[in-house]
Amino acid sequence: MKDEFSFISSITPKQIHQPSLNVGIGDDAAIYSGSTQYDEVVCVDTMVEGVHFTKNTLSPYQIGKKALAVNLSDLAAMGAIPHYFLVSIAISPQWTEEELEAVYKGMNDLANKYQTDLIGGDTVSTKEGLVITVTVIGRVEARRRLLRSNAQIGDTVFLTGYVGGSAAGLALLLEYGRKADFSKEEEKLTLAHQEPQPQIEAGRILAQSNFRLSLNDVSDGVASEANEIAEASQVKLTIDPDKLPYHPFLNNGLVSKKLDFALYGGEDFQLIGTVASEHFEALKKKCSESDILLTSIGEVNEGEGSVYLKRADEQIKLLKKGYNHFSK
Ligand SMILES: Nc1ncnc2c1ncn2[C@@H]1O[C@H](COP(=O)(O)OP(=O)(O)O)[C@@H](O)[C@H]1O
Ligand SMILES: Cc1ncc(C[n+]2csc(CCOP(=O)(O)OP(=O)(O)O)c2C)c(N)n1
Ligand SMILES: [Mg+2]
Ligand SMILES: [Mg+2]
Ligand SMILES: [Mg+2]
Repeated sequence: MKDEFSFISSITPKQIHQPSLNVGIGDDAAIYSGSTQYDEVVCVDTMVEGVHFTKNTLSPYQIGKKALAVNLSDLAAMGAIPHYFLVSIAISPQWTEEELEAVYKGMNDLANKYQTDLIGGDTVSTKEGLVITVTVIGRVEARRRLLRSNAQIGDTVFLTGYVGGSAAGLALLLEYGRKADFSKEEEKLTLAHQEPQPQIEAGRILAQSNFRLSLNDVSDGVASEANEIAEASQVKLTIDPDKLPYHPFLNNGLVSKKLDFALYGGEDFQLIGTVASEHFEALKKKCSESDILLTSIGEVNEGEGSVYLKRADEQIKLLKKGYNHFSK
């Protein structure tokens, strides 16, 4: 990296999508206009080299794309439409300008898909590794809240899409590296890990349904996210393992691990939530009209913030285990 200022000018977008932006990159802070019909939604997530990725698991392009995707996923879990994002990047000498260009290309490609504008950030140096922090800003119809605390007794627990694929892909990448000669099926799994698709469209369908919904995105694994809903709503979630929508390429040697991958692997970035049982079929139909799979995986019962896995003749308590930064 030659110079911080020429780097910033090289990543400044040439074109802006959002008309509500007044001041973008170039001043002390960005300015955009809000709207009374919407609530503003904002969140931030960080990706750290060695923790969230290595040069062997993600390409520079995929690092950028995923850093934005995981944040869009949190907006999706609130039913929000993304508008803006800011990027803080700490760069070590091991990273070339060419690689950093690819990181921004990955972010920009996903940003363009959702008409989301880069409006600011920060660039610093670090001694080792790459750290990317993305903040996203979006909006959702005023007072439309898809909170983790909205689950009620009698609800159906649902998931969008497939789960378990990302953890299986990560296992392959950690063992063989991203340049290995993977089969077509293995490639689907590695891509599930490397290029997760934020469920913005599903979040929007859910937000516009007008049903009471609880919602969370699957970053740390189904067990952990289900526990977050159960705790926030002070209810018991019962999950049927036979109903989990496993990634279709979890075959062969991976079959025996698929339950573990889905429950504790994480990074599928699908949405898990609950809705009154009588509304589930209508929601599923609405989703299927947009080619989004919605699967019922269990039910909400009376209880105090816990999750159980349903077996033939017993229920097993699902601990909030999964990815946890400070317990290994
Ligand atoms: N260091 C921090 N300072 C303030 N708030 C934080 C911090 N870390 C996490 N949070 C907040 O705690 C909540 C849960 O965070 P997290 O588990 O990272 O959510 P998610 O899995 O959806 O990304 C969020 O509201 C987040 O903004
Ligand atoms: C090299 C490597 N090792 C391990 C993992 C697994 N991993 C790292 S972070 C994480 C969970 C998601 O990250 P977190 O920062 O907890 O996201 P949040 O819940 O805040 O959205 C997982 C499964 C990985 N992605 N890459
Ligand atoms: Mg987070
Ligand atoms: Mg989240
Ligand atoms: Mg997150």
